Amino acid sequence: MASIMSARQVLRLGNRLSVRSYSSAVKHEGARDVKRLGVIGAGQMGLGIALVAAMKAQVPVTLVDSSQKSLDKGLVFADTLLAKQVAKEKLTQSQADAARALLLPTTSLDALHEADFVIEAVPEIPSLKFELFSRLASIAPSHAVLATNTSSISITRIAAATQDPSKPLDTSASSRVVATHFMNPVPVQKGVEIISGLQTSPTTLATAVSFVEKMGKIVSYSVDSPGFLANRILMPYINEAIICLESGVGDRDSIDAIMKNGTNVPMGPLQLADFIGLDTCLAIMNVLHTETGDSKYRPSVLLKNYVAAGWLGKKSGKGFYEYAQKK
Ligand SMILES: NC(=O)c1ccc[n+]([C@@H]2O[C@H](COP(=O)([O-])OP(=O)(O)OC[C@H]3O[C@@H](n4cnc5c(N)ncnc54)[C@H](O)[C@@H]3O)[C@@H](O)[C@H]2O)c1
Repeated sequence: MASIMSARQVLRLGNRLSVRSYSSAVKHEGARDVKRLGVIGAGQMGLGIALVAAMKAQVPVTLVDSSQKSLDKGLVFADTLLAKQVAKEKLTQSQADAARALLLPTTSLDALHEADFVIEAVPEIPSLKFELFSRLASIAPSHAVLATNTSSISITRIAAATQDPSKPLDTSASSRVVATHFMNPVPVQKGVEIISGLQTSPTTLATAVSFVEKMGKIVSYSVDSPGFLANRILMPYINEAIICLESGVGDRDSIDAIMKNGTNVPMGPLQLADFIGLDTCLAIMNVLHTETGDSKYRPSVLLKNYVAAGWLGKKSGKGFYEYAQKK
């Protein structure tokens, strides 16, 4: 109880709280059991989240995508990944079959009416997320946690989108909104950022922390500030690498090689940008730039042009590198 009281105080303090006190305040007390997960968006993040939840937390996952093609592509990827886990003896065939059977694909958002916890992973477009959360508030059960995997958009604003404008003091839906920001690729990266909006309740926060940990992840906390921690640090690094390329400070291979070989990271910033998706990188830089008004976050012109050309990185077959597309 004491830690929940602390969590409440912490939540009331909003952005004035210290990250350390936030972190120590949340110890799962009051967390609700999650028996069924819903994931919206079967792209690289949503599919990874759904698969890890099925493998580790072993709950049924309703996987919603507006595109049947994305669902089909995602499930082929899930089959490939599970087969690799079996080949490496990290899973038995029956464990892999059990995880696969827990994934329930659909194009209908209404299928989320039974979910205890929903994680949204659609593209990083504010209006798209606001509209989805407004619909989710009436589709998901009244106890369901409504989580977003946004990389940069304000959780307070996403939560506000669930509110009926004629009842501004009714926080029954907005108090259930939180961010669970998984890292890419989800089956590999252990870190997850948890971010509360001003409206997020202690129960919502505790349930999110508890469920993410059941998925085998390690939680970090950030306040609701543009880009949170991960992308406030990572995206200016990637953007600066693209500015170095556009202004001729170095070529692609030199930029990636010096960072890879000089800082012991698995890939250089341009290759990493391709893996994240250049549209996602641009969307995050736009949020950082617009929300802070600080020119240090100005997106590179070359990044904008690549996105305008449809060169989005690995997912489109071309970015700073070229990729063979799977049929
Ligand atoms: N790519 C990364 O490295 C990364 C890392 C952390 C967080 N994120 C965040 O995760 C979210 C998803 O990113 P992604 O890289 O998986 O994108 P993606 O483009 O790979 O996938 C998005 C999916 O959402 C689907 N979709 C679009 N509109 C929809 C709707 N209205 N309803 C249901 N489905 C819809 C698309 O068909 C697609 O399958 C974004 O908010 C992004 O910022 C991305």
